[in-house]
Amino acid sequence: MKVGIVGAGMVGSSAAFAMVMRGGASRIVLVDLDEKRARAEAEDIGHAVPFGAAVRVDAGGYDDLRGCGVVVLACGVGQKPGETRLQLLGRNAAVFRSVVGEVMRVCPEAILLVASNPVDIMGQITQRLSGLPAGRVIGSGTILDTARFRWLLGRHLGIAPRSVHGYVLGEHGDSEVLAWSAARAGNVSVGSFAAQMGAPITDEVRARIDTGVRRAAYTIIEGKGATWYGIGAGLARIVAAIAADEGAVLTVSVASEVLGVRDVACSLPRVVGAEGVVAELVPELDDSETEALRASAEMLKRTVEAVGM
Ligand SMILES: NC(=O)C1=CN([C@@H]2O[C@H](COP(=O)(O)OP(=O)(O)OC[C@H]3O[C@@H](n4cnc5c(N)ncnc54)[C@H](O)[C@@H]3O)[C@@H](O)[C@H]2O)C=CC1
Ligand SMILES: CC(=O)C(=O)O
Repeated sequence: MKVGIVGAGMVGSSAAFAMVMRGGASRIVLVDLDEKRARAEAEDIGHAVPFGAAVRVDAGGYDDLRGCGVVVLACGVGQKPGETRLQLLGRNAAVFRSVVGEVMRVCPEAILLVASNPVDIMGQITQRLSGLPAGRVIGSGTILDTARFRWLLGRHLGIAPRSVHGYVLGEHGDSEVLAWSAARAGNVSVGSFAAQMGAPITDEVRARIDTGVRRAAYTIIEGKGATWYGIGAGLARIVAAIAADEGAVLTVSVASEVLGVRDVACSLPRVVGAEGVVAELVPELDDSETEALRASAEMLKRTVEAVGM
């Protein structure tokens, strides 16, 4: 599958690198306002191809995106230290107003995979600008937060993060919801497994993991200016699920009805395959998680309505 990436900055180029290392794409085309940057990234990433999958990596313009099965949108600006994702909305919405039309002109059949922040709202704006059905405009949503949750739980429990089944739902941002009540180690509740291992999930452990997930971007941005490896791997995971028509369950963001909030984009566990998102799972949550998810969806709905697109 040919994959386009608009925005060859840290996120876009990390996604391309991750696709080269894990497979899933047969061609990758990097497009950026800064053409010199796109060419340099394509060349640098191309040098990893002998160690990875058989992929051709090029830089190009919008016309070179013709035939793409997926186009990743990672263009625009990122957070400065202390800034929230929502504060990027005006600047990135302006970028997307020009970019989405260009992408649709050359590849109206592509699935659009949005990474730019605030990703839930940028995904919904992209859906409205493109006129595509909801399931074909996928925001990376909480795929990264879910990875952070699984990683931290895996470290606490002493097991591989891949054996931790836990999800982060709602906004990719400050109002996100860690679904503790449904989290499993293998097929055992994490609370029960943690007790068996002599590493109980105390209030202190729970608060530390919650902060570790919810504040990860702020901490990393404070330390190195931006985050890119985790999301690059997450985007490559979504692309692989589409390319292989996997039917993988991933927490991604598409516009749907969430707990009675209509036409809102936020993350739930959803089934991803060749046609994009084809189904969603209704999570089993306790009362406080349900209320937090509804509040997150309502906040996103108010914000997207205020944009007026
Ligand atoms: N969804 C997620 O989990 C995550 C999302 N992000 C978001 O991804 C976005 C990109 O972040 P970085 O790659 O770190 O930023 P960056 O500044 O390294 O790269 C952005 C690129 O977009 C390009 N660009 C800007 N306007 C453009 C236009 N009109 N057309 C084409 N290219 C254009 C710039 O030239 C630049 O190369 C940010 O909004 C950031 O907040 C970052 C990390 C995680
Ligand atoms: C920047 C961002 O959205 C993240 O690392 O979660």
